[in-house]
Amino acid sequence: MKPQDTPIKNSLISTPEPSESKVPAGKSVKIDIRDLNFYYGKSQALHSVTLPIPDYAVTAIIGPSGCGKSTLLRTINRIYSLYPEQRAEGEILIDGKNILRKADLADLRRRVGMVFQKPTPFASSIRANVAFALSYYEKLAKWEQDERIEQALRQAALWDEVKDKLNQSALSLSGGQQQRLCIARTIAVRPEVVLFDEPTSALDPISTARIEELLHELRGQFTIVIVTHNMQQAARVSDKTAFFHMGELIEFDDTSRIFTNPSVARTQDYITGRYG
Ligand SMILES: Nc1ncnc2c1ncn2[C@@H]1O[C@H](COP(=O)(O)OP(=O)(O)OP(=O)(O)O)[C@@H](O)[C@H]1O
Repeated sequence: MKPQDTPIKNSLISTPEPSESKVPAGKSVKIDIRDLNFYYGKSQALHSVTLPIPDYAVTAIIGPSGCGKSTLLRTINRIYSLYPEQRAEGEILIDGKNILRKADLADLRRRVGMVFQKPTPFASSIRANVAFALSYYEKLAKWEQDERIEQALRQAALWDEVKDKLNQSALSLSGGQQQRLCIARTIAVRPEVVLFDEPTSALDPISTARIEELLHELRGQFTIVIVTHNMQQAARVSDKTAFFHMGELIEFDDTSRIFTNPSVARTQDYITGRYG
């Protein structure tokens, strides 16, 4: 915490250090990020981040542009390993195992799915989009695959809209439907964690509302981490919120508290629109 992060409340109320931030009652820590530093070549993008992400809850990552939100998300499934000049130091324990040290990356990416900002369906049928992900990880009989496709499309609240046109091109769907298809594709392989990187920023308000409803429905089934620029969205969809600034975790707490009664002045300035 920096000197400018003096508590904004009286001294009887303690300012939580990020490392002692709480997990909601009854939830355990699914992803335990400890003292994480991240580098793009020589440039450091994350500084000593310690963040316990709870199981079966939605955790929002907020902060001004360039503060390291996407970088943090990219460490959790180690997508950054595709780029030799990028490296992470510290620990990210998923169910107690440090995935930065030793991990089967294909297995990790099945367990930790990711949905991107822009819907990115493959130029194939709706069915094939979901089937491709499934067959990459599992050998299923045709009937079983069909069942899993239906289940994933139902979970992604898309089934009713596509059940009669599964063989049509995914590119014939609207942007919002394409994003729900990408969510179906991600959850079809039964991940434990789903990372959402600004999943609605390319969508209209109605499609955005659908995705937000969907996040509510999925929260009990997966551990969800969402990066969003939209503070109203973070307030609506998440249980916990982490506020980042210049690569540092400034504050992590219950979402209701971050948006009504934050402990740190920089968080207050950001949520009240004083910068960002
Ligand atoms: N491929 C890269 N190479 C070098 N530096 C990068 C790269 N990607 C991101 N950075 C830098 O790392 C820092 C964090 O970037 P990041 O994309 O994680 O921020 P962000 O909070 O997600 O921003 P935004 O809200 O604008 O998407 C920034 O200073 C950015 O310039």
